[in-house]
Amino acid sequence: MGLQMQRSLSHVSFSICSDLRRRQIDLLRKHRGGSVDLEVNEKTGIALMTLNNPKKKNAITGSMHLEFEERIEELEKWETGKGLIVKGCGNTFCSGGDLNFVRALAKEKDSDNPSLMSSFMQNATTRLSNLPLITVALVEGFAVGGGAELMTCCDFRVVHSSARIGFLEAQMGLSTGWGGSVRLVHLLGRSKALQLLTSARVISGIDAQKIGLADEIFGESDDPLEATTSFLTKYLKFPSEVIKAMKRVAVNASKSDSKSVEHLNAKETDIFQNLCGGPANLAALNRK
Ligand SMILES: CCCC(=O)SCCNC(=O)CCNC(=O)[C@H](O)C(C)(C)COP(=O)(O)OP(=O)(O)OC[C@H]1O[C@@H](n2cnc3c(N)ncnc32)[C@H](O)[C@@H]1OP(=O)(O)O
Repeated sequence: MGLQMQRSLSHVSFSICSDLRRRQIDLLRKHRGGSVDLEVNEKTGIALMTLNNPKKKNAITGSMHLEFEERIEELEKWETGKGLIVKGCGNTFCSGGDLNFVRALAKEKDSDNPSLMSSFMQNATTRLSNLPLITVALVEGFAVGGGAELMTCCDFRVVHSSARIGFLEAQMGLSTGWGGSVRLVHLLGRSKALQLLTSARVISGIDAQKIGLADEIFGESDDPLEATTSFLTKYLKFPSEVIKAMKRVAVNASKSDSKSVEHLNAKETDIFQNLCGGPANLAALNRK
């Protein structure tokens, strides 16, 4: 292909990308509420990301999608960092996508808004998975729907024994849309992943540990943040450049599957788009 032709093709693909990005941002910023907060501790090298929408059990609104990506961008640039804890505000992790937002997506029948939302969040969660930091989800209370998907994008999960974890998407007439199925199959294997995804069963922290979804359990008498920090600190004792290098090697190794994560995510988005606003989804939304 001539150089001139290559230049004009790359210009076309850049315009398509920037058009997609503009449409994603326009969609997400219309649905406001909550925040995603980041505290960085230079002394310990540990950052704390908090999903903050406690009145809705930390459901993720449109504007929180955008803030989630902004915080990840900050973390990608954090040269001296070593670790990240992702948690929810007020002793509960996250109840998934804000149902008011999901309802709005489902109602615009012929639009590609579900796909815009899903591909945005897949990209952001993949970037979180690939951060050159050791990442831990601190899970207490509820981690359901997209909340359960979010806990899978961390390297480890430290979970309260009585936490309630459930991939409720099927119950909502949906499939996963934030990369959760791909990551769950990698974590647990196809059979165990399918058991959770197709039953929408809600399991405790103890049961999550039995199937390999939780790496460490804490109980009523433990301070959740202290328990999680003490778990994470075991993996942060070497200099940050060494930890970042190890994480990069692990990320590259997990990309060496026959199909790239990007390709698998695109398939997941297509499936999500087909279900969102369909009969099963509308029936679930009408049930409250
Ligand atoms: C690709 C992403 C796909 C998705 O994530 S679809 C969304 C999947 N998530 C869900 O279906 C979870 C819906 N929520 C629930 O099942 C329950 O609220 C949950 C989390 C088990 C907690 O139960 P409870 O402790 O009994 O609390 P509750 O139901 O009274 O909730 C307290 C207030 O929070 C609200 N809330 C909870 N989850 C929400 C959500 N995802 N979106 C919007 N609002 C949500 C709930 O409506 C209630 O509000 P209010 O106090 O009645 O005004």
